[in-house]
Amino acid sequence: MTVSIQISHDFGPFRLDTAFQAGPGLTALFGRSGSGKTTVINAVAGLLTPQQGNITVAGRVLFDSAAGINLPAHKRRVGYVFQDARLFPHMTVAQNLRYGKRFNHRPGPLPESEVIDMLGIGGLLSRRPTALSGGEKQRVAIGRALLSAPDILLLDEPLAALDATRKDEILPYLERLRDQARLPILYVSHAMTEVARLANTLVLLQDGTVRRAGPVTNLLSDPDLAPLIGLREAGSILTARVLAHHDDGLTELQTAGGHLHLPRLSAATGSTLRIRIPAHEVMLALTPPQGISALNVLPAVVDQIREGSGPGVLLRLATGPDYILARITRRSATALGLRPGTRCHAIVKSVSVAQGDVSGPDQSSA
Ligand SMILES: Nc1ncnc2c1ncn2[C@@H]1O[C@H](COP(=O)(O)OP(=O)(O)OP(=O)(O)O)[C@@H](O)[C@H]1O
Repeated sequence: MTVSIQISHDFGPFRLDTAFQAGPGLTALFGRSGSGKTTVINAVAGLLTPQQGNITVAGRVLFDSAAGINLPAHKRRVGYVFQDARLFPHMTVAQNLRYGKRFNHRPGPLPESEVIDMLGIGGLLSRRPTALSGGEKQRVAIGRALLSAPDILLLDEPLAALDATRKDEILPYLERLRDQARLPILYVSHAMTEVARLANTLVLLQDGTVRRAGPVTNLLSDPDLAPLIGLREAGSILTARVLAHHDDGLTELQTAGGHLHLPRLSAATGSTLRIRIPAHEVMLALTPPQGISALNVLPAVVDQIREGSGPGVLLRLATGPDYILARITRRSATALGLRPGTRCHAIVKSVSVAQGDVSGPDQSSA
C-alpha cells in the first residue's frame, strides 16, 4: 500500500484513534465537522506529532513513535494545499510556482510544463494572486505543491471557500490531477458530491475513528453507511461507457446493468464516465413499467433492505454486477412486498456525470 496510517492522539475532550491504508489515486477523508479529518492530514504533514503510531508514505517511514522516528515537516515530501490558497501576494504566479521547486532538487511527479497545462494556468503566469479568482488561486496552489516534488498531496477542503460556480469550474482540474499526477492524494471534504465525483477510496471518519475505509463504490452502495453519509446525499456511483450520441439530443450510456439515456453529453463515444445515481432519484416497479415518460429503467434484484426509524427504507439493488441504492417509503416497500431476492425494475429519474472511471486508472494494477 502507498499510504499507511495508524495514529492515536488524546486532546482531552477529543481522542483520535485512526488507522487506514490507501492506494494510489484519490482517497477522500469524509466525516462531519470535528470528526478528525484535518488532524489526520496534519499528522501526515508533520504539523502534529501524535502520541502514538506510525505513518508510512511510498515506502518512507515519516513517523514511528516506537522507533523514535519523526521526520520534520520539510523532510516529509508532502504537498499541502489549504482551504485558502496561501499564495505569496508579492510574487507572480510563475514565481509562486517556482517557489515550490526552491527547496528540492529531485524531479517532481510531472514536469513543470505538464503541471501548468494540466491545471490550465499557462495564461496566468505573469499575474499576481490579487488578480486571480478563488478557483484560479487554488489551481496555482496545487501547481506549487506538485512542483515541490511531493510523494503525496494533502488537500484540505480545497473548494470550501469557493461558490458553486467556481467549484464546478475547478472540479475537472481535480479529476485530471487524480488521473495524471501519479501520486497518492488525501482529500479532506465534508461534501459528498465532491467525494462521489473524485474519490477512488473513501475513509469514513466518525468521532476520531475510522468507521469504514475501502473502494468508494462499495461504501456508497452500503445502506448501513447511508445514515453516516447523510440520507439526502446517499447514492451510488457506477462506471458507464458512452455508446452513442443520438440525433434526438440524447447520449446513450452502457453500464454493467443496462443502458441509460441522458441529455447530450460532450464526452466522446467510447470514453468512460463516472455516474452518480442519488438514492432518492430511484423508483421501483415489479413489472416493466409502460406508459411512463421515464427513459431509464434497469432490471434489478433487491439485495438488502435497511429500515430506519423514519418513514423511509433504503434498498440495495443489484443491477448486473453493480449495486445501486434506492430510497422509498416503508409503505411502498410493504405494498410491493419487497424482500431480498425480489426481482424488480429500477426507474432512474436523474443521474449526474463526471469524467473518469470509478476505480481510477492507477487502481486497476493495484
Ligand atoms: N491542537 C488541538 N488541541 C485541542 N483539540 C484539538 C486540536 N486540534 C484539533 N482538536 C480537536 O480535534 C477535533 C477534530 O478536529 P479536526 O479539525 O481534525 O476536525 P475536522 O473533521 O477536520 O473538522 P472540520 O470539517 O470542521 O474541519 C475537534 O474536536 C478539535 O477541536
